[in-house]
Amino acid sequence: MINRLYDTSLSLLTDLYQLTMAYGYWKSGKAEQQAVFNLYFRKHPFGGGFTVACGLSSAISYLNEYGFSTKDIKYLRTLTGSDGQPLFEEDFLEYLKNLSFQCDVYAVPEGTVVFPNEPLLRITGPILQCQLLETPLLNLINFQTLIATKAARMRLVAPHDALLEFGLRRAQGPDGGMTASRAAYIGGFDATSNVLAGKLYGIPVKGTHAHSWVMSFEDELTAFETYARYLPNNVTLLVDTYDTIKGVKNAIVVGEQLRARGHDLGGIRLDSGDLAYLSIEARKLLDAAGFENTSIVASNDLDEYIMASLKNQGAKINVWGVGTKLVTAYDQPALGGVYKLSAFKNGKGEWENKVKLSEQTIKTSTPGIQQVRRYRNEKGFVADMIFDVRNVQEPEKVTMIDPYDFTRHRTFNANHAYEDLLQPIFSAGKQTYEIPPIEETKLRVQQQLAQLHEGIRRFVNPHTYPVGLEKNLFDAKTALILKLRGGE
Ligand SMILES: Nc1ncnc2c1ncn2[C@@H]1O[C@H](COP(=O)(O)OP(=O)(O)OP(=O)(O)O)[C@@H](O)[C@H]1O
Ligand SMILES: O=P(O)(O)OC[C@H]1O[C@H](OP(=O)(O)OP(=O)(O)O)[C@H](O)[C@@H]1O
Ligand SMILES: O=C(O)c1cccnc1
Repeated sequence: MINRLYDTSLSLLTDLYQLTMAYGYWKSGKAEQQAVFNLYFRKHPFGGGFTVACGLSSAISYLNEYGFSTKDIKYLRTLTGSDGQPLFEEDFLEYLKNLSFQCDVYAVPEGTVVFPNEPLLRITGPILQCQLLETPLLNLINFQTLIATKAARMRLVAPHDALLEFGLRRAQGPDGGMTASRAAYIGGFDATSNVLAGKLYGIPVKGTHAHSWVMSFEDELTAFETYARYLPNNVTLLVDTYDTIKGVKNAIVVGEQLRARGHDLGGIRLDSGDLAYLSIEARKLLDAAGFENTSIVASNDLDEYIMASLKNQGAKINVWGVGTKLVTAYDQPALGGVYKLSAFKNGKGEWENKVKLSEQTIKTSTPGIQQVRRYRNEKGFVADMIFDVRNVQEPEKVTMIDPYDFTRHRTFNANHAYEDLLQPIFSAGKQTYEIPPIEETKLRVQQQLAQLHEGIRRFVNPHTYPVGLEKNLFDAKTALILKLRGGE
């Protein structure tokens, strides 16, 4: 999709500093040295207790097409340093031109619930390649994960209603609109108004009509009648252009005409005013006229909090049209995902663990070649344990430590059921993973959310789901921090 929009390869969709570092790695002979990077976030968005991973499919498409075109190289040749001389020497550009993606990638499947500090994606390969991919991978995964999470929150509020995504007009440009439509669908929406997303992603498309339709006629009734005449099987009438209650009555008149012709009134839409009061009144009028099955759609700057409030007020809304606050993730417009080096092979071919120190414990990265083990019981997910695949205790007795409070331990034994979340996606640059159909991913989100304790799903002061470090990894991390701090 993006390729067609920009008509170019997307390998330059990265920050300049990735390329200058790549050049440095190449000049210093390190370009091909193996590195491990992890993509993770540190804090759930929207003050919530869970996050829904999304964007892997886009990352896979991106990586499959990775490589620098002649035009990319030509452009890079024009970049200059402060002396006006080319930034990159020709041999480096030649190296880039011949570069083919060679990394191993592991990732959690889209639609998985994930928690702070767990790798959503782990990439191993020549450091030059891993480095160049930092920005695009974050770009692809941060946004879609954010929107899928926002959508999942709205689904939690209205588990039995229809959710329509109406955001394209307010989205952050074409790609923001497209990826938001896809992520919203995965997160729990039923359909989108975005027709291109329908075409490209196989998402159901749905819609009503705008105020302009009503305003273009002499009166509202004529507008409704005309719409119903030409689209008798797609009639949801927007009733608030002039007077909502009168609008509902006009919709009922048209509903009766539709019935006389063997059709029905699908719905009415409320787009302003007190949506609780108006939906209750509209429901009464519709029911009294025998239109019990006619839907009441509401739209107007909705978000999960207004939806919850409307539900509490007894609103009779069964279809929610949500745009701006969903596709822009209005109250938190970015997920703070990061991408950090966690291991590097030295000149002798041995892995060395790496951490980034920070004054804030939460920002000190975790070393190693990480995997995430999710323990569950009959009630659902119990805890996640990050471990190093090279050095993990036997499942008979595994101790996990809270990285922020080493006095807090948990022990698991062979009776504990678990699953390792990171799946192989690419092996030596070749895709080994089959992307599931979007419907499967969408279902996965709901199945995963159902495994979470209610307290983790709630919006206000949610519980913190336990995520710990396997003891060997905790010890390795602690030792490395002490060594770096002590200069030993
Ligand atoms: N009963 C309600 N409880 C809580 N929030 C509501 C209720 N009814 C509507 N809202 C929300 O309150 C906001 C009202 O928006 P606004 O002040 O722009 O009024 P409006 O009715 O949309 O007016 P306009 O005619 O300009 O569209 C919207 O976000 C809407 O979803
Ligand atoms: O409110 P959102 O969640 O973004 O949902 C989409 C909105 O887009 C449409 O109107 P538009 O906002 O273009 O015009 P309006 O504000 O005058 O209704 C529609 O009527 C919704 O209100
Ligand atoms: O179909 C609708 O009602 C619709 C579509 C986009 C934005 N607002 C409403």
